[in-house]
Amino acid sequence: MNPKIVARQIEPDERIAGSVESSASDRSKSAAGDAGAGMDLSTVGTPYVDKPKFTLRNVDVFYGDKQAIRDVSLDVGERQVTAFIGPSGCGKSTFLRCLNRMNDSIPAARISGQLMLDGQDIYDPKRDVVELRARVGMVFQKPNPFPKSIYDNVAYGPRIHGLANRKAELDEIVEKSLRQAGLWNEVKDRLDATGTGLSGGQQQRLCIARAIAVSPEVVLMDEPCSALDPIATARIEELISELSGTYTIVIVTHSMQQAARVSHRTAYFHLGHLVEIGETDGVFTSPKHELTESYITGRFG
Ligand SMILES: Nc1ncnc2c1ncn2[C@@H]1O[C@H](COP(=O)(O)OP(=O)(O)OP(=O)(O)O)[C@@H](O)[C@H]1O
Repeated sequence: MNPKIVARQIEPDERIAGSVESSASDRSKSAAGDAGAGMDLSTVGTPYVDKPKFTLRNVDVFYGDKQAIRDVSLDVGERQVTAFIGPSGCGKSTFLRCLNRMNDSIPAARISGQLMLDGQDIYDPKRDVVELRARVGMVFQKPNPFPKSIYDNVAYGPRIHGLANRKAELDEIVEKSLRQAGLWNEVKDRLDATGTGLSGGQQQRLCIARAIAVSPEVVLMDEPCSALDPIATARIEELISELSGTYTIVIVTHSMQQAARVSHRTAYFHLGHLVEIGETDGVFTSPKHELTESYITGRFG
């Protein structure tokens, strides 16, 4: 994490800059493609770490005939925040979804390579996918609370996984999760109110509380702030930093400022290749690959 960047407050116009970035990304898709054409896209940097939570080797992902991820190898460090960045369509979300088998629900998706969580094969046919997703939770781009009460949103996972024997235990899990998600003080007097009635930022924190209520080891976040205003974004970023001591976090983001503020390591993807990975500070201050430099200096979306 870059302390200089972390210490900086979010500027009021940053969200606007972010949305310009997103809309510009569509216009510059071909520019990004052209940028990679004919270049060596093999990985530079430090893909492996001393204490990996995930060890991912030679991963390919296809949607039908189309290859979205090309021979990607990296480790995700335990209790670190790893950011995936890169131009639109480069495969960040596809790769993230491999980590808890969310791509299983896409019939055309085919994954090969070695994907291990704590040394065990994520894609072992004998693996219980429900148990995997309890260990590797996910927070999506758009806050998606269930149309239930705030309490029931958080209690849902612990109930189905049988984590509480008594109501008092469930109450405790709900309170602890809402506290960890920084939402308890705002909702403690209205736990019976519907989760969908909260503000966007509160809904996203509720989704984070729901994800952590089952005591996952990993939380995957796919652009968790893209639907939020700058203040709600700042709250989520603070939360990510707080949670990183307890959980392994992998975040896909279009905001390079966000990656720089919240992550320990950053992986830059381009046209399905992992082009560069390393300590966030190094990737942003002295990128090793020309494409990384072009991307972080805004030469394409
Ligand atoms: N369900 C799907 N079926 C077919 N192709 C898909 C599917 N999901 C993604 N793709 C394709 O795979 C490639 C990688 O997409 P992916 O969404 O992973 O990229 P991304 O880097 O997360 O993009 P963005 O930043 O725009 O969200 C793209 O070409 C996309 O069109």
